[in-house]
Amino acid sequence: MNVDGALAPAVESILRTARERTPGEDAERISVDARSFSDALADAEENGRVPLIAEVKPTSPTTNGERTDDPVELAETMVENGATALSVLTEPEHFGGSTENLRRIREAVDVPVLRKDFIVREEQLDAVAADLVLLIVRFVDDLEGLLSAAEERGFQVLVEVHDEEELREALDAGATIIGVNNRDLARLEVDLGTFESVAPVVPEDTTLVAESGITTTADVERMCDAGADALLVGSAIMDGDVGENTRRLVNA
Ligand SMILES: O=P(O)(O)OC[C@@H](O)[C@@H](O)c1c[nH]c2ccccc12
Repeated sequence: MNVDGALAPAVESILRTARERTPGEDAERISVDARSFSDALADAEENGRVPLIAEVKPTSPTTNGERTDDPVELAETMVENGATALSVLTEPEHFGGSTENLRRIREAVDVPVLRKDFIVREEQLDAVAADLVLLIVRFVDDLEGLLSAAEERGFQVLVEVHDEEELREALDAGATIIGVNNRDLARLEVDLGTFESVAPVVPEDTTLVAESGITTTADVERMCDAGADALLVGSAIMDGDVGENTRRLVNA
């Protein structure tokens, strides 16, 4: 874990909460029958669609206002318009998410669903079923341990990195699906060059996801040209007409 560099106050606050054991935390160990992410990607390729992970994110530390329409309807619209997979925020305080949203959405669609949250302890994994969970290298102390704990429960794991050093950590821990976050967690600023600088050193057999800051069809092309196997898009889809936004990116 890298401790250098300050984190944005919102991120600090989320982490503080994530590290505490909350009363009533589900003690029963979950076992999930995950929908295959790699099959979903192969399907997108076969159908000539951009492999898009569309994110249900009602708000965020960098968003003005909160989207209050039914997250299940938004999710269904994303899938109807060609999203390959979904990402659902479950962090309530700063992203307006909930595990209940995830549960309902996963029931309503048949594509793989990623649980987007700040998981730092094994117990958090048992909160709700998902097909994939996110682990952020910078925040996890024992990455190898948490990665296997997630895989033992049946989850596929998206391991998020921001630079080459974190990429090394992810690979050493056994990650096979890696996301490069274009947003830095200190200033919350986006630079698509982040993906472009890390992607060339990622081994060929890794599934590589470009995350954050992808807005235009030109951005999609740029990330695909740089080697992205999938693209994770939140704000640009959540802002305005979700169906139209998804369609535009899927057909880029
Ligand atoms: O809204 P954007 O810029 O399209 O970004 C989506 C996604 O990458 C972003 O929500 C994200 C990436 N990593 C995270 C970790 C926690 C919470 C959120 C995120």
